[in-house]
Amino acid sequence: MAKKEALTTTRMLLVLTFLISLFSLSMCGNTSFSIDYNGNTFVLDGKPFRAISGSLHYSRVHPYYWHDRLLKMVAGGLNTVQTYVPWNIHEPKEGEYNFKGLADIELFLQTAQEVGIKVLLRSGPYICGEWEYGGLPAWLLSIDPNMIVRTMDPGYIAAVDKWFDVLMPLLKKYLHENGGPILMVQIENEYGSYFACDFDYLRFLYKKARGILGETAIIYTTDGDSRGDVKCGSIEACFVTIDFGPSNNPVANFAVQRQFQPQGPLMNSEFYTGWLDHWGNPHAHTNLDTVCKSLDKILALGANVNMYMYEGGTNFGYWNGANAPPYQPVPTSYDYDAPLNETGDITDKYIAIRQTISKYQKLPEIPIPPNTPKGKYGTTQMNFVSTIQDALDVVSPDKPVYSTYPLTMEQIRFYYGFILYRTKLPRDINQLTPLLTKGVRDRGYVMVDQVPQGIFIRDDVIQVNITGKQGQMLDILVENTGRIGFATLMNYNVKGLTENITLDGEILTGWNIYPISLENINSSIISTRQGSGPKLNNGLLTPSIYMGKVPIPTSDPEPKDTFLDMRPWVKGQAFVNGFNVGRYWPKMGPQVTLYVPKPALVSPSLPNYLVMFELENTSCPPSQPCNVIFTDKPFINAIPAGSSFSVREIKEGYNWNLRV
Ligand SMILES: CCCCNC(=S)N1C[C@H](O)[C@@H](O)[C@@H](O)[C@H]1CO
Repeated sequence: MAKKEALTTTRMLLVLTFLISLFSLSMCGNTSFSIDYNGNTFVLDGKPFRAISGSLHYSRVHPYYWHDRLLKMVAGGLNTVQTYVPWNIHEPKEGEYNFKGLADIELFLQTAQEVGIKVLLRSGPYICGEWEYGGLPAWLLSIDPNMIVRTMDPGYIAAVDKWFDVLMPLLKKYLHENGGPILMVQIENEYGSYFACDFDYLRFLYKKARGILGETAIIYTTDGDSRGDVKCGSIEACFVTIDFGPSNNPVANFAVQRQFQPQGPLMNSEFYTGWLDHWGNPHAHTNLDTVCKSLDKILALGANVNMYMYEGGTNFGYWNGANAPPYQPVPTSYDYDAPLNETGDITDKYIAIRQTISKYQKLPEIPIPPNTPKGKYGTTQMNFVSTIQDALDVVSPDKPVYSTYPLTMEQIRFYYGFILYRTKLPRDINQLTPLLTKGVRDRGYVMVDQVPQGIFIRDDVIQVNITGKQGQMLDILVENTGRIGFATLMNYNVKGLTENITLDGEILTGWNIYPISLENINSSIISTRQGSGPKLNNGLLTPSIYMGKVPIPTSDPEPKDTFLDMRPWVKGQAFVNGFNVGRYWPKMGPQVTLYVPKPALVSPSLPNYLVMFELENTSCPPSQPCNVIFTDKPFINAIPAGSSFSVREIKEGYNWNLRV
């Protein structure tokens, strides 16, 4: 309760501060942000302004830490933060809006105002960013699974029109000219990299935004630094910016911007300080000197620059996106090898970039805020609670959807995480017999009467051989591991079973479909289970729910950030006190530990529950699953050993499947 009251008080103080600043600024009436095309500079309240900015996505950092991170950005020499608006976190179901917690954009803007950092607001509707479906809400696919998003497709544009009617009036309140921190608003994102090149769509977005934001707000676009990209990504009415990573000759990069923006400030909207990860690939790394040398050249040109990312943060819950082809989901950690690491700690790159900036901009005389303390809480004994089937009354309390043939997630209007498809075996299968489908999006765990048979894998494994008796339950638990958020394959994003399942060539019919809401699991489930325990077959355990407690010493005054190291568990989803900390897959790598932010934990005098939904194997006897560890250091750069999907240890010398 105390924390909630503290947040409310903070929130009230922030609103009060914002209103006072609004009043005082409106009294003097000289708040303006504009472009001086002759002087090739931005102008803030009558003075030349050069944005030295960093990307931080509010939906990837717990709101408890927004103030800390924004203050670190100011201390790092930045005057601006750039952030994306993920439409899907704000409108998870059509017409239902969410502006709380990770989606509390107003609190974020008020915090920026209070810290004194300006905002470059990237309004979407599409944002890319390795975020689920590039920020688009999955319910668009319930309207029309064949919808071509990011075009004047009627279903898409009607939804965008309604969303902008909600978002743009909110943004208007926070424009600098109205006393807020927002300097300018970006529409769409790298549209020129998309195949459609639909100028009517860009004009629609511009007209919609202009109509609500007013005549003076600066509306801009961002595209890759090639003529082809900017040609299809920009329109006359918008200020054109480009993005490029470390480069030896930024003059050449900016020459592309000049082809479309002959006058006005030079601006690199995404200067890559690092890069994204995919499960199964090594953690990205960009050399610190390379970043600083290139940043130095950009600043020496007097250009505006936004560092992407300045802090990457975390894809909590099911919010990670994916790229394709081939289909590659991104991990829970969005560390990005950024100046502030995933948990907001200062890195050598932060110090070096700050030093580079100091050559061009006086650093503020404020101390660099300290890193947050980390809890090394040690071992937690995990206890089996229930197989997913024996917990359906909790995780899927409504009647299943019945259908002759399998339906997609979008067809039953359930969009994220897991869905279970169940039918009965039509006859005895005494020999291993092929179960076939190419329509699993993205991983399908096959069981007969809860006995694991194998795993369908999108674009990889389309056959699982099974045995069983007539009438036994054939279950396929499908995991949506994240929708593609970039390029043409964005239009191949329906999830669940998208095609029929055949058994020895015969189409199986008569399916009961269960949407799975793991968020429904709480400590009360422990006492209500009679389940018979998971079954072990082919090295796989029945996907099951396990529970343990975060062993924070009751003597500790309060909890700390910590990292869950669940090795040698294989793959699943973790929740702390109901907070979905994200997907884990240490066997795949490069991410091994999961970041558990302090605000997900409660006072050590109360139990802190860890719930794990393990899909493959706890690597210990089913009756006594392996324990897990809460450590004080992240481990997100294990080197996967390629197609063997196992992880070789590096640095820490920690063997992934042995307990130290
Ligand atoms: C592998 C394809 C990556 C596509 N994304 C690209 S080019 N990027 C540009 C994009 O604007 C940004 O949101 C991020 O998605 C960034 C990569 O981190």
